[in-house]
Amino acid sequence: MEQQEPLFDRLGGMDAVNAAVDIFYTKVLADESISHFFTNTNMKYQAGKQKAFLAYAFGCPMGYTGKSMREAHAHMNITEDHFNSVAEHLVSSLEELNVPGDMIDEVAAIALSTKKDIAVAKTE
Ligand code: HEM
Repeated sequence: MEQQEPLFDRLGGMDAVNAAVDIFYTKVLADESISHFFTNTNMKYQAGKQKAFLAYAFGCPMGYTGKSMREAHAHMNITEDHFNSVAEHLVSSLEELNVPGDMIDEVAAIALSTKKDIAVAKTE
């Protein structure tokens, strides 16, 4: 079978990540069910964090040096509902950028694979 380029490259590399960051982050902060998680987030570093977030979700091949997903989201009481809302904002951001559906499916699969480490609390 023909070897495919990594998803990160097929999506458009860092340019695609940067475009998606703006849309994704605006959606997350506008969503009152999850925006409170980011109230104490240092805005100066947020762009870098969001890029790391999306590069990670895109299966970025360059070494990720941030915290593990379990460590980064520990003690936040993120529920499965919170997680699903973030995942939906990620998908709809990519849709707005006209990313093809099969690639969005790949991104969603990578995002979902982190759920067990991120969403640890029960939805009320
Ligand atoms: C696909 C799912 C997710 C991925 C790939 C992801 C990725 C990341 C990454 C890479 C970081 C930075 C880690 C570091 O500091 O080195 C981070 C931090 C963070 N994430 Fe997530 N995340 C996901 C889901 C969520 C969800 C569902 C929430 C809450 C609703 C959330 C809230 C946060 C917060 C509040 C921070 C810390 C920001 C700060 O330092 O102030 N994340 N995430």
